Amino acid sequence: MRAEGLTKYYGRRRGLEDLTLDIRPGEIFGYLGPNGAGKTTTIRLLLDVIRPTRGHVRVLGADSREAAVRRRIGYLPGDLALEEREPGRAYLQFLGKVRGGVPAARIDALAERLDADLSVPMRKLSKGNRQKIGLIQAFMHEPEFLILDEPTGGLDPLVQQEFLAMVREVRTSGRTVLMSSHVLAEVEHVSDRVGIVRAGRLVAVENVAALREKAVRRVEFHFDAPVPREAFEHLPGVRDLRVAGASVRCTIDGRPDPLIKAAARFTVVHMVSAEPDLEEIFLTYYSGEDHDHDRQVSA
Ligand SMILES: Nc1ncnc2c1ncn2[C@@H]1O[C@H](COP(=O)(O)OP(=O)(O)OP(=O)(O)O)[C@@H](O)[C@H]1O
Repeated sequence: MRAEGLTKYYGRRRGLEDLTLDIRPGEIFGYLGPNGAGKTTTIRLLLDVIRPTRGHVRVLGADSREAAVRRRIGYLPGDLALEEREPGRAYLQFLGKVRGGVPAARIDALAERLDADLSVPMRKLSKGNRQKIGLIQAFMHEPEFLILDEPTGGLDPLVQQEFLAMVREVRTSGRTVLMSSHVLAEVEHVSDRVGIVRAGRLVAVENVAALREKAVRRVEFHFDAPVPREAFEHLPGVRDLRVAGASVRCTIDGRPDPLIKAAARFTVVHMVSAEPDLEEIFLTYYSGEDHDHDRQVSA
């Protein structure tokens, strides 16, 4: 996928501004941003559901307006309705035929992995169970490019793990995934790279490993007895240090190793390390200087 100067205004309202991005074949790309940042707008532009105000996008080497490209894509919309009386199996079989034939056994195997009930009218299913049917239809024709808009909403943790395993298998077979989320934790364990979008602009594209090393993290230690402040002062990367009796709170920027070693000199009874939230990462990346501009073959 290659977007160049991709811009969408809804009247005077900005949806997306000047997006230039390559997603490489065989990578899992996490597309992160808060509500209203422009993720769904980007995805709809890729799928030619809406047309850009400026710029253009190529998907799987073709113009996204070409109908043949759509069949090579699997898409999970963020606002999946599935209010029909029809049970999931009939719906999926129908879609399978439209897409040129999907073996029933493949649908059943995916349903089993996700623990989806295909016999109940879809409108009677809970949000999470409908989401499973949405995932099955996105994966079942083994598309070359999977575009998943907020895929994990409503899934319980075990199903989420299975879903992430399915995403990794897509990568193993050389296919490509774009998944959006407003929570870093949902995408960081599978993504090779993440892009952060904020108020319609892509503010950073980073390798996940690099992002994790750079991100600010909140850490708390609780000890079995009061600890001296000096033991935690001047440690590399430690900021906003607060020592109160037997507890220590701070943020760390970069590797936690020096802090862990300082804490290990006392008896730790409890420890909390909060995932960095998007706002914190935005602060790290606000300047947008870390854009990844390499130009490679696009998925
Ligand atoms: N059809 C539309 N008409 C007018 N404005 C729109 C329309 N769709 C999106 N927008 C606006 O464009 C901006 C980007 O919205 P978009 O839905 O792409 O964000 P998002 O990152 O997908 O957020 P969410 O996670 O809430 O779906 C928002 O300000 C939104 O209000």
